Formats: sequence, structure tokens, C-alpha cells
Amino acid sequence: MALLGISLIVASVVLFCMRRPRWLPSLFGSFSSSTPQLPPASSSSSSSDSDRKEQAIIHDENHKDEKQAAPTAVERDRAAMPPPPPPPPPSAFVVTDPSESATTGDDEQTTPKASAATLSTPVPSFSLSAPAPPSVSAPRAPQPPPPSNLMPPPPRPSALRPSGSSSLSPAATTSRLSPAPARGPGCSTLAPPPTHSSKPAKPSRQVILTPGHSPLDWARLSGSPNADLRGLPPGTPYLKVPPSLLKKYTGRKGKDCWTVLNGKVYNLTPYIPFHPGGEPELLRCAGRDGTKLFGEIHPWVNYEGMLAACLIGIFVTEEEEQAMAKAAAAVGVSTGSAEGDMEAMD
Ligand code: HEM
Repeated sequence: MALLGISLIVASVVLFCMRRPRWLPSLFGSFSSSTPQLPPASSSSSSSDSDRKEQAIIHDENHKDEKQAAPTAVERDRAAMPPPPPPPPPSAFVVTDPSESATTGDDEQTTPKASAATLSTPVPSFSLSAPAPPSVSAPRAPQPPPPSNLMPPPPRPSALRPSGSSSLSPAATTSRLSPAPARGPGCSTLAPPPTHSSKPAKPSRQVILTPGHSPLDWARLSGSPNADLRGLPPGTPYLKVPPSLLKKYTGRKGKDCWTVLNGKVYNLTPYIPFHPGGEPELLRCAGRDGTKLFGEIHPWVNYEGMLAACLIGIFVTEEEEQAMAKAAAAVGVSTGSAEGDMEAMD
């Protein structure tokens, strides 16, 4: 039992010496009656020496207590032990000068001590509920400049800089920025570039049509499904027109005006008073193939739709027409050969 008590005392003393709380000097102050006062240490080396002396004194004292009344000494130590100091609050710390601790008498603290300090400049804080930026339209009173510790906004990027002040290399500048288009003096940069050539337009060769012969009147006359403007007897099939027959219909001497457009033969006679280009122009293609001439003047005109009621037949060569006539004579039927039919009509 005594052995257990002794070992407990030794363990507590060892723990006590290893932990060495800050209130140790004041504890030793309470033992001033039995222990001599040590001079205050002024440097780290003297502090370590005094520690060793204190430990030796404590060790001797404990040995005395072990021999006399060990349990009562332990209880007295625990009763005289002051509560540990409260931990410092978590705040900003500044390192104080070690000389200050020496002058204040805190000889145990040899390392720089940190203490709370208030900053003179306000710490910038950020939050999601920041006020909205001022609108451009609403006029506002002049506001004080922002605090100097805030970062100024970056400069606005300029799209087009003069080549002299550009930070880009000349090669990069020329590759990114195309040269300004050459415009005449006095031209606004917002004005569109000229898209029309300065070539004067051709004077119109349209003629004044007589009343009742407008394009709309022609559309009304030729548009009906039963319209027959061919100038042939009703029920005449589409004819195969050779060149020898086509050249007889020149529009002169009371004859009709036939022409060929892309392999089809049309009777232009009913259309002559409706032609915007006039009769003489239209008669230039009478009795012959007018495909090339038509395409040179107005290829955009939809002649097929306009002349559907004027279709005579198809344009064939003389050989084709003779071969078909022979074949028809052999079987004894009419092939629609235009030559015989036209001669019969005449
Ligand atoms: C092949 C013989 C033809 C000749 C030489 C001829 C000539 C002309 C000429 C000189 C004009 C006036 C162009 C102008 O305003 O600058 C014209 C206009 C016109 N011709 Fe013909 N023409 C021919 C056949 C036809 C035929 C077969 C049709 C239709 C069935 C036709 C329909 C028109 C129309 C609709 C215009 C008015 C075009 C427009 O206002 O833009 N022409 N033609």
C-alpha cells in the first residue's frame, strides 16, 4: 500500500514537472516559506538553469515528504493549485518584442508572444446581397471614391485602336484588322458601299399598247381552257412543221405569223397587238426559228404559259417529215403532216 502511494506521488511529480504550467512561479511563491526565492531570469539560458534548480528543489522536497507525510503533501499541492488560465480568444495576433516580456517580469516566456490587435484599415468583405450597380440613365449625386484597398476595375477593351497605340505586333494587327475600304471624300462611314455600276441603263423599247391590249387582257383572252388561238380549223391535231412550211407564215400579205421557240411552233398572230415590244420587233422572228433572238431580249418571259393557246405543233426537219409521210401513206392514215393539211387549207 505504501509502495502504491509512493509510486503515485512520483508519477504526479514527474507529470507536474513535464507540464510546467504558467502559474508555476506563483505556486512556488506559495511555498516561499520552505523554498528560497530565485532571482528573475533575464535570458533564455538563465531561465533553463533556474528550471533545473527548481526541479532539483522540488525533487528534494518530495523526497522529504515521502519520508514524513506524503499523502498530506499531495493533497496540499492540489488544493493550492490555481485553475489554468483561459485560452486566448481566436483573433488577429501580433508578435510582441521579447524585451517587453522581460521588462514585464514574465521571465518564463522566452519566445515571441502573439496578442490580439485591431487593424487600422477595414478588411474588405464580400457578400451575395451586394447592392445593384448604379444605372446609367438615373442621375446620381457624386459619390466618394472607393477605399484605396479595393482593386480598381480593369480598363475597357477597345475594339479598334490606332495602329500607333496598339500593343499588338504589326503583323497581328494587319491580320486581325482589315484595312478600311477606300471611299470617296465626303462619304460617311455609315453609308453603304456603292452596289450599282455607273453603266447607264438601256432605254426602254416598250411601245404604247392600244386600249384592251394590256398584258392582263392577253392573260384573260388566252387563259381560258377552251381558248383556241392557233388559226387552224377546230379539232386539228398538233402538226409536224418542216422549215419549208414554216417560212410561208411570215405575218405579211395576209399570212399568219409563225415562229419556233425551243422546238415548238407558235402562231404569234393573235399576240401581235399585245406585244409590249411592238409589232415590228415581234415580226423579226416570223417564218423562222426565233429562239436565239427571244433569249437575247427577254429570256425571263414565260412564253410557254403565255402562248399555250397558240401552239401549232412541233418543228421537224424535211427528212423527218418525208419519212413520216411515207409511213402514213403506207398504212393509209393521216399522220398530221402539216404540209398536206396546210395545202388543203389554202
Ligand atoms: C422573238 C421575237 C421577239 C422580239 C424581237 C421581241 C422584242 C421585244 C422588245 C424589243 C421588247 C421591249 C424590251 C424593253 O422593254 O426593253 C419586248 C418586250 C416584251 N416582249 Fe418581246 N419580242 C419577241 C417575242 C416575244 C414573244 C414570243 C413574247 C411572248 C409571247 C414576248 C413578250 C414580251 C413581253 C412580255 C415584253 C415585256 C417585257 C418587260 O416588260 O420586261 N416577246 N419584246
